[in-house]
Amino acid sequence: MPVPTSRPRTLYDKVFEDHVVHSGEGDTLIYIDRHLVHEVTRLAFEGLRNAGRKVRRPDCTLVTVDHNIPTTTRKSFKNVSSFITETDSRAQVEALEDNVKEFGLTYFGMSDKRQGIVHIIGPEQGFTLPGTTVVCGDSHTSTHGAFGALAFGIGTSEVEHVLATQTLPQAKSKNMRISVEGELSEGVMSKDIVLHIIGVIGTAGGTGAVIEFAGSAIRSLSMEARMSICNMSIEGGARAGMIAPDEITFEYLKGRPLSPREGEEWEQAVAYWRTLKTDAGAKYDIEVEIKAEDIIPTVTWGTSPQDTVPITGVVPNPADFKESVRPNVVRSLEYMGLESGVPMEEVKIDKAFFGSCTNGRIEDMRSAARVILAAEKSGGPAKVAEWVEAMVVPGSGLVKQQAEAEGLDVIFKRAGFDWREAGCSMCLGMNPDQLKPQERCASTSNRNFEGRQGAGGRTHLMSPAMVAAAALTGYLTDVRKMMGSGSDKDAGLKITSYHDYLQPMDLPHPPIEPIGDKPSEQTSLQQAAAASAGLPPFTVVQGSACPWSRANTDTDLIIPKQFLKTLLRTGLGAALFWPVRYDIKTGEPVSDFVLNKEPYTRSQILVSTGENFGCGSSREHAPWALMDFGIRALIGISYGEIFKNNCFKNGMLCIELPAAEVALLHKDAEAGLELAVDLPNQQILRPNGEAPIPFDVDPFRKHCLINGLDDIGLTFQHKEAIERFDERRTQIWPWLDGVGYAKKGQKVVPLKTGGKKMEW
Ligand SMILES: CC(C)[C@H](C(=O)O)[C@@H](O)C(=O)O
Ligand code: SF4
Repeated sequence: MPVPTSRPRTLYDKVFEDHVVHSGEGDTLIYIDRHLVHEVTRLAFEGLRNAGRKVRRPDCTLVTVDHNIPTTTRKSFKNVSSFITETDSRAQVEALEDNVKEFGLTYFGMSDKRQGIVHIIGPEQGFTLPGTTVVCGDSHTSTHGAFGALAFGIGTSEVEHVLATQTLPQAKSKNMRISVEGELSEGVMSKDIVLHIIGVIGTAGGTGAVIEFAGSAIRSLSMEARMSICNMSIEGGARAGMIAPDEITFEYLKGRPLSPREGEEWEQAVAYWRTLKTDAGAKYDIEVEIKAEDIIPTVTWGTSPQDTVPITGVVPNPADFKESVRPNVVRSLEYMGLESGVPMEEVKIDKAFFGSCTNGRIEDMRSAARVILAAEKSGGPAKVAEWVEAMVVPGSGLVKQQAEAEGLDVIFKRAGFDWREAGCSMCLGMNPDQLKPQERCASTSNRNFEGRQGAGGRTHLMSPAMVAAAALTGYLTDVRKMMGSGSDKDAGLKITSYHDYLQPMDLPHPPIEPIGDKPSEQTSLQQAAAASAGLPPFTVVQGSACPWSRANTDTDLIIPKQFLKTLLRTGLGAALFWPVRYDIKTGEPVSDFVLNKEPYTRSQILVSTGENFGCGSSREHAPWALMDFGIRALIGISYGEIFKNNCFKNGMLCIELPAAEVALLHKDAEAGLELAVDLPNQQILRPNGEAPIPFDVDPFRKHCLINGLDDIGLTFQHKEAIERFDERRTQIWPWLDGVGYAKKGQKVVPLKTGGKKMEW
């Protein structure tokens, strides 16, 4: 709730503090306004069911399906059971649909034109609003911060927590501001800005912080462009990215199905939204300044989003990097099949992928179509190079519909692109859209991790216009050479308004479910233990420690996409580190991979000298796989934040130590010696009488780990505070309750099709 204070506050401070339900020992309990759900976190519903709990605010929950679905034509679509042929994907979507029915949730399924990638449909429907807290079991939830929302990715356990309580315990992050000042040069898009930023700050640059993007270059951007930037804040390691809402934001939201209704409610909402900016004099913990004119079209060369280079540059030389990261650079270049010194524009591609939650919006489509039109006009290569396969996957059914009404599909198809249905597609290839080993792809997506788009596949990240240029020439290409003068940039494009495609939304507004399975009478943490116990208690973990040195070990490497289809949380140990633990061709264990060797096959601890362990995706399957293998404690320099949180939710401990101390323990591990992590005494016991190494841990987390407490039971302690928050929210922000979305009983009018026959 708006907090009276004279202290100057940042945008993040305001949204966080306005959502505090309870603060005491441990993390602060904050209210969650908006919850998006997709099929990969469907296991959260099992937890609810087992505990006999309901979804507390179905009216604040929106479900869709995006990761597993094929993007082939839906002309013959009847239901997912007959349409999805891949068994595990089908089971995952079917299970989600059963949950949606059982728990009475609003669902955009495959026969609904509003289906699409969660991070596209939330803003599209006006579900995402300024000043709200938004979560989803997906790391790119940061996208929604473009509206001045506090939006962040969570794991499956936290999804369950939000479904049951509509709240989440959260630690306050640091405030970080990245200002991009000045004018952007011709041909530079928001994707170039964010790739440039990540190149500057690194993938761990935002760890522990919420980034506010500011400055004249950011303020000049459209909402679509702002979303692409906030989307990739997670690639910069941040908890969330935010941009203060302004007239561009309000204009984007006006008339959307779930936006506040025009009239008094709209005026009231906008008046509140205008307060959502950082106060003069508010302090940031970290400030980064970037000059817009320094940014030119940017591509990645390696296997981490920080491996960026201007398109005019060359493949880097490992010798130019500091010694500690040189082995990573060598490994990346080898994986990517690139020679140092080769100009980026001489790198030949096999595939071009256009889509994802970063760049699957209408504006992205238009910018790529402009490149094709310019090529047609100038007589340059206007067809996809004959050795390239190129696909366009709109981010949602509505983006597809609008693009078709604008004739963009015709432009793409004429150039030889494959025109698909909405979904995540080859961004991560949980569906059949994948790279083959060693295929090289120019991609508008957000992650270039090893195996991300398909085992052995090689990904170069870039803007939609750059992907179009690469598809046409068959090489990574500086799009500026293909664009001509900017004066007639919309020639040949028919721009339409989203108003032609949206329909009023008739979301149900069932009564708010009471909190907890039974009215809570518990008064103390000890009593809460009875309700919340369920995690294995963590006291002393002793055993062999696995030495690990890779920096930026991402969760795709810990457990790749094919294992996210599991219907169980257990049994993933055999797949831990699959891409490097098994031979890609034979499937046999790689004999010199650490976990395949004795004594490490029995490791209970992992010691990583590489920083940022567990970065990337929010998949809770990563800690599940480690745990199933037998690892309960991790010792390292730094971790991906969502990963660290997910470990904690599973009764695992991530210890952070200075690099020199980690190096000592790494040596012990390499020598095959045992370590013991003693949580009650906060120390790591070393072999051969070496002095123990003390470590810090948050007292509340320590208490929960030692007692095996899970958060949901603890949150039920604050039942009254949550109910009070509900009531005040209805008074202050009435547009956030489902009842405000549409008049009850209002008929859903059919979508306007822009005169075109829809494909399904
Ligand atoms: C599947 C999901 C948990 C994951 C994420 O959190 O990001 C996915 O969207 C990804 O991009 O890897
Ligand atoms: S990053 Fe890719 S896989 Fe993840 S939500 Fe976005 S489009 Fe889907």
